Amino acid sequence: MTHWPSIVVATPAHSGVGALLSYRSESALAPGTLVRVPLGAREVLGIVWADETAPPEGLAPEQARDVAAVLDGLAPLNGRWRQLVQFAARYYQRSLGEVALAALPPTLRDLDNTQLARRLKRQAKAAAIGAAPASAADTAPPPSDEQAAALAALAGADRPALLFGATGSGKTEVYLRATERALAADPAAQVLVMVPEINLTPQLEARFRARFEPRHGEGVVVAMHSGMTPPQRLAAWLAAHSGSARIVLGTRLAVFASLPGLRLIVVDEEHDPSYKSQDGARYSARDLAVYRAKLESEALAAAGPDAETSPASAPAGAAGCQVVLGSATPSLESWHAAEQGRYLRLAMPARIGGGALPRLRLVDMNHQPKGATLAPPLLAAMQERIARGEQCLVLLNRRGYAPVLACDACAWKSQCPHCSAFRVFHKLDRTLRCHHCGFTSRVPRACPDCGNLDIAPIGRGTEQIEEQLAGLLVDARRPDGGPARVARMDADTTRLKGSLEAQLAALHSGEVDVLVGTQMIAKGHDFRRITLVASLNADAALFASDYRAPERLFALLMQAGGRAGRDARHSGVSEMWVQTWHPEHPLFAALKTHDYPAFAAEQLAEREMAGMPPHGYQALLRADARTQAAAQAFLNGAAQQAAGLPHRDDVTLYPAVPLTIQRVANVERAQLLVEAASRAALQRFLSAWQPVLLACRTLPEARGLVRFAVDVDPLAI
Ligand SMILES: Nc1ncnc2c1ncn2[C@@H]1O[C@H](COP(=O)(O)OP(=O)(O)OP(=O)(O)O)[C@@H](O)[C@H]1O
Ligand SMILES: [Zn+2]
Repeated sequence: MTHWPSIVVATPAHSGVGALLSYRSESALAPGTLVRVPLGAREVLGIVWADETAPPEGLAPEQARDVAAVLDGLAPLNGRWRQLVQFAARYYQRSLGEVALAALPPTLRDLDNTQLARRLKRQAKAAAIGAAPASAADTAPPPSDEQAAALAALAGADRPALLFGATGSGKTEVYLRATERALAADPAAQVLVMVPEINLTPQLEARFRARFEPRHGEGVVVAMHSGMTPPQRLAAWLAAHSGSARIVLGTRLAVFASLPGLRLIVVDEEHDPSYKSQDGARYSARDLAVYRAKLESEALAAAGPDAETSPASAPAGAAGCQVVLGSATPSLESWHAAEQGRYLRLAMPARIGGGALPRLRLVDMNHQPKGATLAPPLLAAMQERIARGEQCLVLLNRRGYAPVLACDACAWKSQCPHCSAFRVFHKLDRTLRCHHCGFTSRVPRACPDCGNLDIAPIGRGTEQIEEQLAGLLVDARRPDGGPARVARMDADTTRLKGSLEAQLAALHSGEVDVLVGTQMIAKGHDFRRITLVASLNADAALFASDYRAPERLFALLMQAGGRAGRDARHSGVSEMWVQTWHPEHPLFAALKTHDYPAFAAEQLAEREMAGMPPHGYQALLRADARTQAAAQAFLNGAAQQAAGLPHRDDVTLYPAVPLTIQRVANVERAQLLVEAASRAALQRFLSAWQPVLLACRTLPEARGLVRFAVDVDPLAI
């Protein structure tokens, strides 16, 4: 009998081609089966979405093309996975084909059956070797009382859990034990652990391997992030899909991993903005994790009484798939959900070993010598630490040597010719680099406009602070009499493979005394000998127009401070120094007492008054065009043509505005804000608006439009 499967193929975001195409097949194909199908002149990877026994209306049987091949070495992607990508596509206003195919490892798209069979064989062989237990076992410490209480509460949780644990309270140990419990409960169970950034994976991966490889064999943990080579990513994906990997550690893209036995999802540092994708489908991996756990739980509940424990006796959550969001500074969205009881809050306020959180020292820059980068008392405090063999962390959110290079004699500045931004001066290789478009050139010897030889850096970046500190600390001595060592860690120093690991190792071993870096150094790391953390230029965020700026700054400073005094023996002397021109700012009052709940309450009250998230719902329509006028014409046209659409009255559309950095790589950018009082209302309107947006691309006044995108639940407006 002939079948007419509808198949999802990769379609560009707004191509107008439906994502589902009908093909012909002589055999039945289960939904989720991976196939290769002809598309135009090419042959592409597709996913069977539904099997039909009759051709769809309007398709003449002779027009239909045959499925070219079935990748029958792979089990079909299950229904929950398909529901997840379908939901993500709908919610974030993208095509199903784009989201579904982007969720698969890139290499898989290009493999034919023979190549795939070869990979699978290699994989099976590796798994067989890997089954031998690894040797380096770690011994799980007995859980602290708080950890034990959190784990007990989690066992019975019937809702997403918010693990609100102070920095150094041992959240990772809770994740490890919850994972252990999930794996023990079911021989097919799998666990997904997400971290915001690649640089957090090595340490976490080491801990998970040490804990689980001795018992479960070498292939039990796999990593999934964009820093892996395509073959590594494919191997990890296949291991997860086949069930041979029981634990997947990854960044946001791992939320789409195929995990047929998924029973637990951990989202570590859940407040981190990196969980929100900033291009393509602008999904929030944290929000999708919560949704995914719900889907999995519903499917398990529907599967019914074949579960080992009877639903009546087991706590509601235990038989489902749990999700744990962990942070010392939760996102206001998650905090609000916990306040409302939609999430279960598990609090771990104390640090392991009973150590104190670092004391806040605000340095009023109004009272410091003019032009000082580092206030003298801060420098003295650092020297003291070095002499005692302790380490310091210096945080500055700007890489490079100086953000701008300028001529003294004329108005020349290191403007990027392609962007409305300055090129950053990098001293090490004497380049001017645009951090937006990548445009790089040699530093000119003289001013390109007037020939003046005096061109000077304005402002400071990490490279300069590293240089200055090395000079300022030239007389500082370590306990062994040796000179103090200053190092830097940012996106520039960690670009090469292995360099990040090497730099972290140098810090852990005590080789480095002072580490200068961007926010990269503030997150998640378990440094043991740091007793002083300094933030040099936090002020910009205090008065930023972005309403989320205070939330982000508070989190960053709490997290950065959290790197200090993690060893209870030093915690009594640990300090967080913040240089500011506005020491009276209320944000610092909450920071001083480490009072996240107070800060959150105040912020949530402000947001409620303003109808801002989580007390309101937003989406952005963004447009890139050759001219700013075309970008805005498209946006405003789309707004006008929304008149009369169903649900139009449930949303507020604001006029189009240019982005703060208006031009990047010669493309003009603008956006239009959409607000609604409920998520459902926003979603209903966006769905109705989608066809209008497609039509508005051809407005005569929008000629020059390059692309548009909808950003649902945007992080910055
Ligand atoms: N029950 C325990 N007994 C002894 N040591 C523990 C225990 N639990 C955790 N630790 C240790 O405490 C330290 C801090 O734990 P961890 O890194 O998990 O903190 P965290 O809550 O994730 O902090 P952050 O949010 O700052 O990343 C680690 O060195 C860890 O090995
Ligand atoms: Zn540029």
